[in-house]
Amino acid sequence: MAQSNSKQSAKLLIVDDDTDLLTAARILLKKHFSTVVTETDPEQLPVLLARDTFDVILLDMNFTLDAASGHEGLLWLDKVKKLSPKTIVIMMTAYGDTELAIAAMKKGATDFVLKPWQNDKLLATLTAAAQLSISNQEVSKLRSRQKIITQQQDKQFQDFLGQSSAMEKVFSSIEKAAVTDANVLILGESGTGKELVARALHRQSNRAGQSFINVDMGTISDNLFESELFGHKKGAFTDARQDRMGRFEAADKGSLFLDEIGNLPTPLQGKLLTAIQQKSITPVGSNQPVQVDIRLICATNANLLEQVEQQLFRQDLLYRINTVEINLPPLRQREDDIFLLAEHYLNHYQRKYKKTNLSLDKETRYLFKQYQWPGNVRELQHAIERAVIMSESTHLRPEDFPICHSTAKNKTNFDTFNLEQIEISTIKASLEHYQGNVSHAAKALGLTRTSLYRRMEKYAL
Ligand SMILES: Nc1ncnc2c1ncn2[C@@H]1O[C@H](COP(=O)(O)OP(=O)(O)OP(=O)(O)O)[C@@H](O)[C@H]1O
Repeated sequence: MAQSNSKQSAKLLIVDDDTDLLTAARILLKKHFSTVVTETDPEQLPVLLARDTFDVILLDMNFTLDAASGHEGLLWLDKVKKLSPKTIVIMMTAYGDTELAIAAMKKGATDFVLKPWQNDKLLATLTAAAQLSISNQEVSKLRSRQKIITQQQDKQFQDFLGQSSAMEKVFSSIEKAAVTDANVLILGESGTGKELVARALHRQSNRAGQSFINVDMGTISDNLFESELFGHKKGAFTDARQDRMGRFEAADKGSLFLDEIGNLPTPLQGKLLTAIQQKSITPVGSNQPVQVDIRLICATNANLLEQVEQQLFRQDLLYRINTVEINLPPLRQREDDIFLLAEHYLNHYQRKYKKTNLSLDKETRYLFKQYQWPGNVRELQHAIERAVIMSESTHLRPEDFPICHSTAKNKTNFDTFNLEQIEISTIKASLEHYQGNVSHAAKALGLTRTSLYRRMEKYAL
């Protein structure tokens, strides 16, 4: 091996009772690694490991006590793995006993070298070991960073509020279902909190320490579904420039949340069913199935039974995903929650926008009870945020909530109990209010632009 000018930044410890060997090793290795420590007495290992963290330990198998059996080396290997599980251990043996080397690898050694060693071989083995140690450290750093990010992300989902009897039922279903591995189907209109239920199920499950992977099926284009869910191999299709892991594999050991499951195209429904039944997936362009262990949570605002009748959704798939069903009622049917949530968001946005003493006026309260909230909690949240920003008074008046207000004034919504009519008039009112600006109207209604467009198309608005 050519000698490099820059030393690899790694801490090596060499333990052997032969002082000549230690001197030779130190002279050779100091040119290549930033720190090289040598020790003749293995009894010192606990002290050295308590004081320092080594990337690699080069450990002799045969200390004088029991020179040829290698057992003493195995005992010290055990000790090192207990005291410093992440340190890479390379064993040295003068006897070339492969069985012993295999026993050492089984006990956690990464590799072994034969004595007397060839300098090139020893350097290659130790360089690979040091690199392995560094990448292991990077992986564990990334894992802890990921854990922190997930915890922070999760925080915003932990305020899952409700005092209505309907929500109490939901909380109790979550508690019962979470600890099982049963597949859960969450039903409810847009903005009712389906994602919050999915996250709560994961948080309260035995998989809580693993990943929660969220796939919004409403935003994936038809030709990308399969690769998105199952991954693909390089070259599987024109844009597949490298192997890509799908969401199923990313969720391995954790929970996979498929939002808007009703949007899954029929041919893929069969593939999803197979994946659930066989607990394995096959990436696009591969013929090697990959085992996956996931807890499946699905959600939809569509009527899947109707879709089954119209042969748009496979009945066998529905029965697979709905072992437990959780129904989230719309906000208009949870009067008790409207004010709880309104106060919650009022406090939240007052803090955010540095305002104080804001409250809902009596008429506004009346309006909130009458209004149908087609965009549910998301709509209420946006309405309050907007009012907190725009209002010039501390008493928030109906005029501070233009959509609810203009819908009420048009009287269109209260003349009917037909939900479609209510939805149509609310959409019309918001589009009118924002002079046809779909993005603004969608935000105010608590819908995505795509779902607003879908509704406009449906009602020919
Ligand atoms: N009970 C609740 N307590 C607190 N916040 C809630 C509650 N329900 C919904 N929200 C908030 O409302 C917004 C919409 O919730 P979420 O995304 O879970 O709804 P969804 O039913 O999944 O909507 P969609 O069908 O459009 O995906 C989020 O900001 C969420 O934090």
